Order: sequence, then structure tokens, then C-alpha cells
Amino acid sequence: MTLRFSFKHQFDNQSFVIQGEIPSKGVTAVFGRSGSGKSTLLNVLCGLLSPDRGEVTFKESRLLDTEQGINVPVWNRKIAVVFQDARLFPHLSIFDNLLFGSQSKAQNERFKELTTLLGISHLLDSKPNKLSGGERQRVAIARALLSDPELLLMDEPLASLDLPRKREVMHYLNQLTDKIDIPIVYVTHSLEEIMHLADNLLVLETGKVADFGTVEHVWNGDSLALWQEGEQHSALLTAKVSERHPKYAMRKMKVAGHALWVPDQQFENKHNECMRIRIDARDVSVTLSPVAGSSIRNVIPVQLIDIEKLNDHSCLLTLALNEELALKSILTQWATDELKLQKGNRVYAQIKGVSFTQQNLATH
Ligand SMILES: Nc1ncnc2c1ncn2[C@@H]1O[C@H](COP(=O)(O)OP(=O)(O)OP(=O)(O)O)[C@@H](O)[C@H]1O
Repeated sequence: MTLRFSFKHQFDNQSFVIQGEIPSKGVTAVFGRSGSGKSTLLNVLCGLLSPDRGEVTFKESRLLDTEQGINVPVWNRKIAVVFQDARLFPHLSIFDNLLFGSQSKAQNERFKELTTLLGISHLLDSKPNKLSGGERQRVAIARALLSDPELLLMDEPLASLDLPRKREVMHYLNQLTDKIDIPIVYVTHSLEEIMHLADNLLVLETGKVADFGTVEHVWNGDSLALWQEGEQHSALLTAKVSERHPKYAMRKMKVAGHALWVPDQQFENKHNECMRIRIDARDVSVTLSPVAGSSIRNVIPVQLIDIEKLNDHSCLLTLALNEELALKSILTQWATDELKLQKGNRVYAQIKGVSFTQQNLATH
């Protein structure tokens, strides 16, 4: 673990007792309801807020220790922050914005690498007002990284963009996070961003850490239940890209020793790579035996390990693929009764092909 924090702070109407550790690699998403303390945590990490009591240690050096009177100022922490709005200087070109406050020279390899990775090389002579919101945000990310930080904090960097722009910047961020080797702490309200970008997930609830772990672990646990109400339940699994179907444009994905067939989408170069796959509970149905003559290609033997009543008419089933991984399925109470489903039953999960859209697969 590279970044450790433990602090207490009291605002007029809200107290925070937040402690945790963030690994030295990858993207750690910070998620939680409005007011749960996400920005407060970021502000303490970068030094914009001095908490009442606490400590922050980064790579064994103390950035904050209220007992010892240590509080390294923002500009000496080697931490860069990207905010929701790009905060570019309107009168400067993109080139000058990028070099503002940076040690790097334009010829510098790093400059070339970052502007290429973020797809902004062709924008260097423009002024910020000529750029789209997504492009401005990509410039802001490049500028943050050109200050050679050892830690990057991002506070809802996509929140002010419309959906197509969000996806555009997410695509660039995805490539970037594979290439840069500093840890990123990424505040977001979006499960889609988490699925596509994050390795770890820290969930805050009313000023406290409610959960922390790999994205898959936290996603499939209970702490995201508020965000996955009713029809929105899903399971997030890791799948290995395997062979293409000899006749049809379908690709085999291996999940927990089972094969899932999904529409083949730009997977040629990804053989044997792992991807994330989100399977929505509404796309999973249950049969007591494999049905002959069904149109559904994906039929997997599972064990029913939990039945939860969602409302008057539907139930949420948890279907174990193995000891660690499970699918979720939403069935009507009627079907659950008629099939006499009970915990422990061995049944078959049928997964509809519609579950495998581009949005449900992440090259993470
Ligand atoms: N400077 C401040 N002065 C007084 N109270 C504050 C201050 N900053 C934050 N708070 C309080 O702390 C709470 C948590 O704020 P914070 O910005 O950390 O939440 P958040 O999880 O980032 O919320 P959001 O998702 O809405 O940005 C706020 O609801 C507010 O009540």
C-alpha cells in the first residue's frame, strides 16, 4: 500500500472519520452518495483541507500528522488534481496551457507521449474556447500529468460532459491508465466509469468508509445495493477472451470454467486477455434442466444460493458459478413458486445475448 490516510474532521453539520489505504498501482475509485465525503477525502489528500486530527502518509513520507504539527503544503506534495471543469486559461493556447507550471519542454518525450495518448496533438495551437468539453478535459488531464506528479487525484472529471463526450474521454483514460504507473484516486458517481476504469473501489457512507476492495468484489457485495435497486442488479465478472466461432460472428469468453458466447466485437487482438463483463440480472433466467430447442446460447449449470424478495411480484436470485463467483437473476414470484425454487437447488442459468452490448464489456 502506498497511500495511507486516517483523519477526523467536523464541519457544522457533518462529521468524518475516514481511514484507508490505497495501493501503489492502478485506479482506485471513490464512490458514495452526495455529501458522503468524497471531495473532503480528496481535499485532505492533496492538502487543500487540514482536518481536525489525522495523518496522511504517501510512499512512507508523512504529508500530514496533526499530532507532530506536520502539514506539507499543496505545492510540495507531488500530487496533481483534475477537477470536474477543465480550468484552462482562456487567453493561452493549448500548448501554453499544457506547459504552464510544468518542467517539461515541448520536445520532451513525455509531452509527446501524453499529447498522443490523450489525442490532443492536433489541438496545440487552438484556444480553449475552440475545443469541445471532452477535448478540454483531455487537455486538463495531460496538463496535470505534465507536472510529473507521483499521485493523480480526479474529482468527477467526466461529470460535466454529455454521454458521448464521457465515453470519448473514458476511452482515452482507459488507454492512459494502462500506460502511466502512478496511482490514481478517482471520485465518481458513475458505475459505468467504475466498471471501465477502476481496479479498486472505496465506498463512502456518511463520512465513513463502508467498503473497500477490488471492483468485482465490492460490486458483487452488498454495499452497492442502493445503486442497484430493482431491475438494475447485475454481476460483474472477469472473463478470458477465447476463440471465435468457426461459422458465426460470436466469441467464446471463459468465466469461472464456463463458456459464454458473446457477439464478437473487436476482439481479434485480445485473445487470452481478461475483460470485465457485466451481466444484468434481468437478462438471466432459470430452468430446472437444459431446455432443448431454446434460442438462448448461454446455458450454465449453477447453484441457487439466495432468494431475496424485491417487491410484491419479483425476486432476486443469486446463482453461484463456483465458490467465489455468482450471477444475479430477477424472476417473478410466480415463476419462483411454480419452479419450487429453494436455496441449494442445482439449476441452469440462461443468459440472453442482449446482455453483451459494448457497454457491458470493459477491456479492463
Ligand atoms: N467547507 C465546508 N464547510 C462546511 N461544510 C462542508 C464544507 N465542505 C463540505 N461540507 C459538508 O460536508 C459534506 C460532505 O461534503 P463532500 O463535498 O466531501 O461530499 P461529496 O461526497 O464529495 O458530495 P458530492 O458528491 O455532492 O460532491 C457536505 O454535504 C457538507 O455538509
